[in-house]
Amino acid sequence: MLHESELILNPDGSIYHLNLQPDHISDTILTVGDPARVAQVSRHFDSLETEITHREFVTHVGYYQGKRLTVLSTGMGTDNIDIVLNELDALVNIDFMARTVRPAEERISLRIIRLGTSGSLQPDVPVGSLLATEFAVGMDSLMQFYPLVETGLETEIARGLQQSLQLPFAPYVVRGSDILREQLGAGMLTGNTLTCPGFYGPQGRVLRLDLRQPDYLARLRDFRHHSAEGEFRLSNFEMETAGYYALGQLLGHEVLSLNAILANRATGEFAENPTALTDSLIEQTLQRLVSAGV
Ligand SMILES: O=P(O)(O)O[C@H]1O[C@H](CO)[C@@H](O)[C@H]1O
Ligand SMILES: O=c1cc[nH]c(=O)[nH]1
Repeated sequence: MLHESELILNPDGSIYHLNLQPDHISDTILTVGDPARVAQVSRHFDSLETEITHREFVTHVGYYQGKRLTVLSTGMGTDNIDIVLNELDALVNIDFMARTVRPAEERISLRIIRLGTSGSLQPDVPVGSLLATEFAVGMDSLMQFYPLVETGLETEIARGLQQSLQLPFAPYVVRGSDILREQLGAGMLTGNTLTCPGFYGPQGRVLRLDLRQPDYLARLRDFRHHSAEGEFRLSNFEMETAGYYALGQLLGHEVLSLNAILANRATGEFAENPTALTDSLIEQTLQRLVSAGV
């Protein structure tokens, strides 16, 4: 039985931060960082049944071409993803009345799709492109607290990056859902995403503060790992994907991160119309969800 301090429920029975009840959750959940992007998604819905806001977590539940969808904002950073993934999982895999984890045979595997923005590291991943993440590399400390098991390849990539960047810690490397990437990422670029615990220094941006390693950005851009599976390089920066992929794997959910490339750090460009690009990502994803029967 989970104590009141561990599984925290609000007086109306909703989960502590998201303020959602189990019946607010569809099998397919679209997540965005920016609370304002929730309405940018749900304006395409045929009907809206629920709107709930608590802190940075805005949730709309509705129907798109007959399919029930939950769209939810997470805010920024993997610390928020820890809250969102644990609470979404609790909503479907914990019995709130009994305060017990449901038996394995009753557990639900959600499909969680991040529709986010991102900056490219490579000149050939241009501003305006859409990119589906295959591997995510976490530069944050979230996986210091969970027993993530990495494959041999993932461990090699993590060690190689640690060495190349002379980091005092090993990043974690984790693969997202191949099935969702095949269903939803067709026609988009595929890449490997570096999840950073910040937008400025951790992504190599210099405004007034110098970096500890002046060539950090170039080292990330030029990093390569060769294996039987081919060449690995990092394609883009953002701030959540590795947390999603690692917690998704640990909790048994299918997770895919789709990125609208707004910035190119190799060429110094930024998108002229970021909203048009996120609109395009949203519209393509919604259409594919329906056509692929996801
Ligand atoms: O646009 P979202 O989904 O928030 O994603 C990206 O944008 C934010 C930084 O501007 C970070 O959250 C990063 O991951
Ligand atoms: O460069 C970028 C653009 C969007 N989001 C990020 O985290 N980085």
